[in-house]
Formats: sequence, structure tokens, C-alpha cells
Amino acid sequence: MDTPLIAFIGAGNMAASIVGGLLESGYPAGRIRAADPFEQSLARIGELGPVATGTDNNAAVDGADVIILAVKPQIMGEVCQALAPALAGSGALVISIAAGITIDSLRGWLGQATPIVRCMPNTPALVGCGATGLYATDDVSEQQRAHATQILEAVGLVEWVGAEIDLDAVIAVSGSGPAYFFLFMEAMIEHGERLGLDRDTATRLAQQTALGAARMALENDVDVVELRRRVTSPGGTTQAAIESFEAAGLRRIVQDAMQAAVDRAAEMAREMG
Ligand SMILES: NC(=O)C1=CN([C@@H]2O[C@H](COP(=O)(O)OP(=O)(O)OC[C@H]3O[C@@H](n4cnc5c(N)ncnc54)[C@H](O)[C@@H]3O)[C@@H](O)[C@H]2O)C=CC1
Ligand SMILES: O=C(O)[C@@H]1CCC=N1
Repeated sequence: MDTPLIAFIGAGNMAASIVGGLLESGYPAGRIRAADPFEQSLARIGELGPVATGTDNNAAVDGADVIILAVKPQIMGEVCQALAPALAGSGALVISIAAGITIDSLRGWLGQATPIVRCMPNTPALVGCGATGLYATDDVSEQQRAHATQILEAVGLVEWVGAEIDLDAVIAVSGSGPAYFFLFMEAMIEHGERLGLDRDTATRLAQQTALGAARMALENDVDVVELRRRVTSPGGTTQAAIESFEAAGLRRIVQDAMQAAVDRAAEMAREMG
């Protein structure tokens, strides 16, 4: 695999996790740059390895093969417009990780001829267990797609989607998904306490159970329906709990929550376009 020169614009949490993953996977620090107006963000990136850091976005993208836009959605327009002259005609790949910023908006700010990969990572990238959905415009070359895969794979699983709209589904499943599991764990821990466990014990049991269930789902070639069936002894405690969930409409609750995430993604695209 070749080593494109990568420039991160915005060096916050997501950028730091990707830089950390790249360095851990053996990517040369000399092929990575990061720009951010906040010295604190740059210092944290600097602690990960000898990456070139600075406060000048234009200097960071000069000669770069891949530019990763890792600023908050609200300032993306301003940041892109300021970068447009430096990127014009460069052919460099632009990867945006911002939620709710469409390719149309990015092209409006950067120029119609910009090859763009829009992606939706998630925060488990911070621990190398991310899940990222990616979509490429038609003018992104095979080599550039391979670069995007290589970069995001440094922090976890990568799944390409065939249409930009699919990224809204990715947001609903994996982008926002970690928070659903955290909420579920929060509820389990709270009630574990009410049932008489101390908070630390309830927390450790819930954490390990989430990890164990995720690993079984990943490592078994049987699907989650069958895995659930195997825990559920007929007439036993799990059956009682599952019937309670179903009677309370858990599937509808999940469906409504995911639809709310999709609706909000569409709304954000309108607000920030
Ligand atoms: N946190 C999450 O769960 C996920 C976040 N994202 C996206 O990742 C992007 C970054 O999010 P985080 O890393 O969580 O945010 P963050 O706030 O940690 O990082 C953003 C960085 O941008 C810097 N910045 C501000 N103005 C700048 C400018 N003019 N030029 C260059 N850098 C500038 C800030 O100093 C900060 O270090 C966002 O667009 C967000 O939508 C995507 C998927 C999941
Ligand atoms: O909540 C959000 O808007 C972002 C996108 C996915 C995760 N965090």
C-alpha cells in the first residue's frame, strides 16, 4: 500500500483517533499533517507521534494527496471556502467526516470538480473499534477509494455504501448507535443498583455483558436471533424479560428512535447546506 500525504483540517477528537490509529498501524508520521487554530488540539496530536502540526489550514493542504475535513459541521462552510483556492485543480481527495454535510454543499464550497468521499465514523474509533460508512463521488479514483479505506480502517470497520442517502441509515445504525447501547447499559446499571448491587459491581457486570454479547455476535456464524434463542431457556428468566420488552414495544421504540436520527440528519443537511 502506498502512503499518501494526509492533511487533517481540525485536530479534535475524531482526528486524533484516526491519527492514533494510523500511527499504530505503522503509517509514517512524516506523511501526516494536522492543522487547528487551538494549540491544545495540536499538542495532543503531537503527543501521538512526530506529525507536522500548525495553525495554517492552507499550508497543511499544500501538496497533500488526501485532505480530511474534521471540523464541526457548523463551521465547515467557512473552512471549505477558505481552502477552495488552494485545492482548486489539485485533484486531491477530500474526505469529510462531518455529520449532515452533503456532497452538494461540499462541492458548492470547494468547487464542482473536487473528488469527495463523505463518511460517517463513530466514537468507538477512539478505541480502535469504530464503524465507518463511506460514499464516494464518481470522480474518486480506485486508488483514492483505497486510500480512504486504508485511513478509516486504521480505526475499525469500513463499509462502502452505494448512494449518499444511505449515509443517513449509517448515522442511525452506527454513527449515533454507541449512544443507544450506552443508554441501555445506563438503564441496566440503575436497576441493578435498585435490585441491591453496588454501582461498581452493576457497572462491571453490565460492561462485561455488553462486551461478551458483542463478541459472540461477531465471532459466531449464527445470527443474533439464534444467539438470543440460545440464552432463552423455555419458561425461564430470560423469556420473562424478553416478553416484557416485546410487550412494551421495544422494536417500535428502536424504529422510532432511528427514524428520528434519520430525520434530524436530513434537517441538518438543510440547515447547513
Ligand atoms: N463525535 C462523534 O460521535 C462523531 C463526530 N463526527 C464528526 O466529526 C467532526 C469532528 O468532530 P469531533 O472531533 O468530535 O470535534 P472536536 O470539537 O473534538 O474537533 C474539532 C476541531 O476543529 C478545530 N477547529 C475549529 N475551527 C477550526 C478551523 N477554522 N480550522 C481548523 N480546525 C478548526 C477545533 O479546534 C477542534 O480541535 C464533526 O464534523 C462531527 O460531525 C462524525 C461521526 C461521529
Ligand atoms: O450526534 C451527532 O450529530 C453526531 C453524528 C453521529 C454521532 N454524533
